[in-house]
Amino acid sequence: MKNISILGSTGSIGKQTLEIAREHPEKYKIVGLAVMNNIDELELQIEEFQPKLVTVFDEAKAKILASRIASKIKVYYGVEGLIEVASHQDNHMVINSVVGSIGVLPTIAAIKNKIDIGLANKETLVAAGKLVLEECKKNNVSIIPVDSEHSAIFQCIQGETDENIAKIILTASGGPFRNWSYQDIENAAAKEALKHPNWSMGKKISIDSATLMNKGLEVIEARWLFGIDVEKIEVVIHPQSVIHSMVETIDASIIGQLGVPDMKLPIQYALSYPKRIKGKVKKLDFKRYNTLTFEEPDFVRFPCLELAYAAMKIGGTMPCVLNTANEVLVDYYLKDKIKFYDIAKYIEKIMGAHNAFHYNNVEELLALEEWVKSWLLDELR
Ligand SMILES: NC(=O)C1=CN([C@@H]2O[C@H](COP(=O)(O)OP(=O)(O)OC[C@H]3O[C@@H](n4cnc5c(N)ncnc54)[C@H](OP(=O)(O)O)[C@@H]3O)[C@@H](O)[C@H]2O)C=CC1
Ligand SMILES: CC(=O)[C@@H](O)[C@H](O)COP(=O)(O)O
Ligand SMILES: [Mn+2]
Repeated sequence: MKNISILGSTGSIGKQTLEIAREHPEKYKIVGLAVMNNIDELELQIEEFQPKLVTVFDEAKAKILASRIASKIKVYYGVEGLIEVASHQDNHMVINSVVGSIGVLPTIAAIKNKIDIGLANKETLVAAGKLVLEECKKNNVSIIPVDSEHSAIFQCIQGETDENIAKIILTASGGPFRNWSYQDIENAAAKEALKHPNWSMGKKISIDSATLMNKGLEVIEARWLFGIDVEKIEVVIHPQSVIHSMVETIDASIIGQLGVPDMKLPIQYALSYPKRIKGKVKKLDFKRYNTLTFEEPDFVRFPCLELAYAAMKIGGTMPCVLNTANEVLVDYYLKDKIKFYDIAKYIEKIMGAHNAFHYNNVEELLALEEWVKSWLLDELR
């Protein structure tokens, strides 16, 4: 039996993780659950999965939930609550599927308690990759990727040495605006940007897919997960999202992982690794997907991808600045306060205003995030 806690259990990844636990009750036991404020759904999850503890980030909502469930289990709140759930001694693995760099602190807390991580929350590695990887090494803890591209690469490199790998090729769907003109994208409303062609996901990652920042964040995520130079990570547009990513080896072989676009497979692989188990994922029917195509990414219509490469090449605190600015600006775009290309415009501006430095602890990153937020507030006033 593997004991797991899920951070973000009411979200797209969190709910699919619970579906797998529901399917395999003899394999997975839920220890803890964490949400932002959706206490109605969390209450149903508590009834079904009987966790030992839960946390609701919003303190007022946490108190309402606690009164509803009449102290059957402990209800925490805030960042401390996330840390309590992530570091619970019964956990064998924490699935981190919250949105944004709020995922950093509970990830580090779990690692310090020698608990493995199933990582969907890519922002954790973008903001604090160096620290997180250092903690993993110190505590002999593994991060198993949940993000579909990184799960694909992880599956492709099983049995390969680092020296065998020449290049990582991350596939990108191209998002909903792949064939739109610059002018149309410029005026696109958030509701258009939310219509991802292949995946049903939360709002923030859907906007990131539309700007291609999602792929930029994934380049940085891959750099940390696989310890590979960013120059050796290539992005190719593959509109069908059937090849989830590829690895080129030094003898010019290309190894890819294929499947229907369904997050259940990477989530299940993270839970079952190093074993594979049977699940409810549909098999790929090559007669239906009989045309697989590839294109170069367009850095003019999608400037965020280039900004992410630039941030990683500069290194140090620059990816954290890029990530925080992106989180703030995506939220503004979702609320119709800015236009699509303002996301890239203000990220570029704040990157120009920041002198990157090598950070040594999480406090430096938290202070930097505050600086980014107030800088953007001033700029967008
Ligand atoms: N969806 C997907 O297919 C994929 C997602 N990812 C990554 O996984 C992560 C999650 O994405 P997704 O599931 O789509 O997002 P969703 O928006 O669907 O879900 C987010 C979840 O996190 C919870 N949450 C948000 N903030 C906090 C907080 N401060 N404390 C506790 N819980 C919080 C939300 O709770 P509440 O419901 O109460 O708001 C919700 O349960 C992101 O980093 C994304 O980039 C990666 C690959 C694929
Ligand atoms: C399912 C998943 O892993 C997402 O990150 C997905 O890749 C987003 O699609 P894009 O390829 O459009 O960014
Ligand atoms: Mn992905």
